Amino acid sequence: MTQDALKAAVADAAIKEIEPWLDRNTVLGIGTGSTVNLFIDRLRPLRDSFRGAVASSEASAERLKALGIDVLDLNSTGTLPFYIDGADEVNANLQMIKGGGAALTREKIVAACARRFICIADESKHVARLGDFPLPVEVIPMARSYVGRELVKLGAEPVYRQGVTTDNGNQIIDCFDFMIDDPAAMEARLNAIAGVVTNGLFAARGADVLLLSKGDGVARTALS
Ligand SMILES: O=C[C@H](O)[C@H](O)[C@H](O)COP(=O)(O)O
Repeated sequence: MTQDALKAAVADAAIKEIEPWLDRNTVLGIGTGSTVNLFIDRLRPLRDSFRGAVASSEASAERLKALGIDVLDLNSTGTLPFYIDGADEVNANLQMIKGGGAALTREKIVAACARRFICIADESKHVARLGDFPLPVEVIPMARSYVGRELVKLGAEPVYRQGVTTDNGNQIIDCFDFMIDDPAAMEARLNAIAGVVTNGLFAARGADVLLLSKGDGVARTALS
């Protein structure tokens, strides 16, 4: 099976996961990336069965709107029943690295507002230990060099992601060769550096459900 076929299969599985719970008041939290794009596309036939969505990026908002799905302001919605998003890496505890598409901060905000985070991924994203994928850190532009020096002290090799500005007007540093033994502690440690907006570790609050697409089907793991 190709990676695209695996992504399509997990997008189908995510629709099956949420469809029974949709009603006219439901507002979905929607992530960002190629896997979620396939999920968004599959929402089109259901668009009259739920109220709308909160998007974690301008790109996802545009895709939702193009399908006729209302995009709502998170400040007007309160708690969301579901947040559906992909991952760059996910471990057995459903902790993740995210932000390969630079959407990490809004993703973390929308995820924080959701009762249930459903991570949708293909098997290439499943890892024993987080950190092979370079960990993204969103920084206030004037703090970029300072944050880079602090990341070196923590053992990372920071690389400025040139030409990328986040939806929040900030910049991204990717941390290569990073040993992440305790993801929740590292998430907190990085967020404590002045000038860091957030980092791509979703560890203190990981996913609640992982739908993992494999050659022989989609495996479901639920922590709650
Ligand atoms: O900023 C991007 C997000 O964290 C994505 O969820 C992540 O990069 C996975 O994207 P994809 O489904 O394209 O692999």
